[in-house]
Amino acid sequence: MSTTFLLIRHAAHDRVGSTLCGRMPGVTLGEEGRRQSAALAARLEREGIAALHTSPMERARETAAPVAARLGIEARVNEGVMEIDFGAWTGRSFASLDGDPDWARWNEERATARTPGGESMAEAQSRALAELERLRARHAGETVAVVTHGDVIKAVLAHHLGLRLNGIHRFEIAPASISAVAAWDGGGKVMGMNETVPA
Ligand SMILES: O=C(O)[C@@H](CO)OP(=O)(O)O
Repeated sequence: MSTTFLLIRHAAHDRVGSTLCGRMPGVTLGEEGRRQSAALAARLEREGIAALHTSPMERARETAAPVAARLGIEARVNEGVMEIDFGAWTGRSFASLDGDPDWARWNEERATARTPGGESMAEAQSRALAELERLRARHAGETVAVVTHGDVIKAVLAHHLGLRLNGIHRFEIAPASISAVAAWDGGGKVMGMNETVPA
């Protein structure tokens, strides 16, 4: 029996695309993000969601909150789907990272590059997949929504697509988008990617 995971990237905040926020505290949704999370809640109402998990970061918890309220379920904070630990890059602007050879390598060779003092993409991928596997064991035949981060979703999708992590730039995962994976004992498949809901 399979479990359906709806992988939701947190809604927009004012620093999307300009700052590598990572695990820095205090990154909260802007007005657009709040509109997106309300639209997401309405969209997800008809999915029969049995459980809702969210990354501990504020932007994810604020995206999950209206979904939890609308569905009448609890949003469970889950460290396993936490943002990647970007180490010393946390909070840096993308402009300031331009020209850093380690940053270039991170973008070109994601399968093997490391963040300075943080996680590798492969470590983040293993962590997220292990957490989804734990949730799968608890939710056979059910749908579980997980609010998390762009690269975490890309890592999970890359695994199920059989794509090396170097290939994660070949698809987009937008803020407030929904991607779906059906997972079963020993396998899984991607059911949908980057669905956005008009806000
Ligand atoms: O900065 C980004 O592009 C991603 C990386 O995971 O983070 P977030 O989805 O939290 O914006």
